Amino acid sequence: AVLKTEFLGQKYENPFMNASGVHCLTVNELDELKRSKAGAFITKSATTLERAGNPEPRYYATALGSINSMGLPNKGFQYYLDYVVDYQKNDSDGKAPFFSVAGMSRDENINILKIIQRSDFQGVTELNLSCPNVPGKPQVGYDFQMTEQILTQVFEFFRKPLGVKLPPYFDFAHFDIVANILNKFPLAYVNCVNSVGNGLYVDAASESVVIKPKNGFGGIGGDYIKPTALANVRAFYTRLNPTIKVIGTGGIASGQDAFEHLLCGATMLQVGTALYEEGISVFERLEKELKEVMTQKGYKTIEEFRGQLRTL
Ligand SMILES: C=Cc1c(C(=O)O)[nH]c(=O)[nH]c1=O
Repeated sequence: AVLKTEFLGQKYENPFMNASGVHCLTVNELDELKRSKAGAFITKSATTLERAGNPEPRYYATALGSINSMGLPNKGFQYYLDYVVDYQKNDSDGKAPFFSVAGMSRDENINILKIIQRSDFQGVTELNLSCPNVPGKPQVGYDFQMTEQILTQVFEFFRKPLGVKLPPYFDFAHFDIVANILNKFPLAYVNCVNSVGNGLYVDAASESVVIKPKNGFGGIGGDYIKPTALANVRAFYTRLNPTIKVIGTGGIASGQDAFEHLLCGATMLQVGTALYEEGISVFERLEKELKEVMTQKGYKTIEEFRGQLRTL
């Protein structure tokens, strides 16, 4: 079995990459991703200026996943733009780096995207419409009008490959409304899903929350969210123009989880909690396990089963 994946005209050894925010804050972490078995990588969502993020503790892992309220800590977008432009000049061997943008306002997003459009960056840009953890900043993806307004403004000038990172939706009406909006734009892809926003993990022993920001409310990741992630991958895969690809994110901790996302229609696969907990070696394990699942089922390539989820 081979995991070769083509995405936006680029060939990747395998579909695995990090989820933005995990193992991608610093040059050192990005270099580790670059050298790892991951097929591609994405930078931490960036704002114009450097941000310290929320007070700690702001991440906590459990047997079933994680809760985080990092608060968009990042080195500022120029730091990451310098990295990816240097990478594509010197290292990339064709692997297009992904660049994540999460401005604190519509104007900030537009300004950053205008600079990216004018820059030498030739990779893929991911507009994060779903950060749940900046106090006072609602998840844009849940404001359908705002989402349409931002994309209308962006596509007036942005001509490079652009995807959007979406929050999870939980209602067929919302799948339909959002898909109808997204189908109006020349998007390269949608990334489903960001963490399930504003969950609450309670530690019964200490009778306390486990993270400091927002009285313990934070984005949920890991095993907890795989059914929601798969539902969103499938809902958008079946509703969007086939030219708009789907990246699957949420609950990928094994080759089987990866297989399920691919079966629902995903092309690239992003790994968050499992990467945070296991470290960079998770990519080697996931590749081995996905190949095993495919071999057991008699599949040689991912194309043979991508999107072929059966119904009863
Ligand atoms: C970019 C901010 C995000 C954050 C964060 O920096 O708190 N956490 C998430 O789970 N998803 C995000 O999109």
